[in-house]
Amino acid sequence: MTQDEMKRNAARAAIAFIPENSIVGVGTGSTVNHFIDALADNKHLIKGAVSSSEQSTARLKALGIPVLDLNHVTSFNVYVDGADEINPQRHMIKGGGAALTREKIVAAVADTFICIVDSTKQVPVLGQFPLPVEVIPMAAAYVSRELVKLGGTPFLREGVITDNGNVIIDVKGLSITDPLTLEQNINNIVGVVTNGIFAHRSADIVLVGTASGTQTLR
Ligand SMILES: O=C(CO)[C@H](O)[C@H](O)COP(=O)(O)O
Repeated sequence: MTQDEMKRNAARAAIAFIPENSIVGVGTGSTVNHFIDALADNKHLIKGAVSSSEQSTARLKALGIPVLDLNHVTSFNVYVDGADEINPQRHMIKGGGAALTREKIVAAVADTFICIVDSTKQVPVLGQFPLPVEVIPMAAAYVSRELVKLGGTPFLREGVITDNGNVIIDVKGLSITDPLTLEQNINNIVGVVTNGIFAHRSADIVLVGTASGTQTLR
């Protein structure tokens, strides 16, 4: 089975967790694209979606799924998103697709975060995947110097501007043994919008696509 088939199986398994007549939060990325396709086959289940990126909004709309403004939604049950890495505590690194800030916002409003991944995303300790940090452009050099003080090696993601008009700094070389503290410490640097550690808002349910089927972890 290919990695993409494992992603698709995890994405399709998420449909069983969508309550009828609900609003669903939708993440960003190739795994989520499979979820959006599955949602399009199950439109009768939902009133609409709240989206975490222009990319997902375009795909949702193209498939006839109404996209609602988060400011007009006070609460909703389920947020479905992928991850770049996930550890056994269900903390994640996200932001490979540069959508981390809107993802964190939509995830904060949702009751339940369902993470859909293929098994290659499971790690014992976060940090092999470079940690994305969304930064106000004029602060990029300052934030990079501060990230070096935290033990990382920062690289500006060339040619990428986020949906919010900011830049992404990818940080290599961090062994993230205390995700809760590092998430907070990086977010405390002036000029950082947010970083891709999702520890304060971890996943509630993880659907892992493996070669032998989809596992559910809680
Ligand atoms: O955080 C994300 C986007 O900002 C994605 O969830 C993450 O990059 C995983 O992507 P994919 O499903 O394509 O492997």
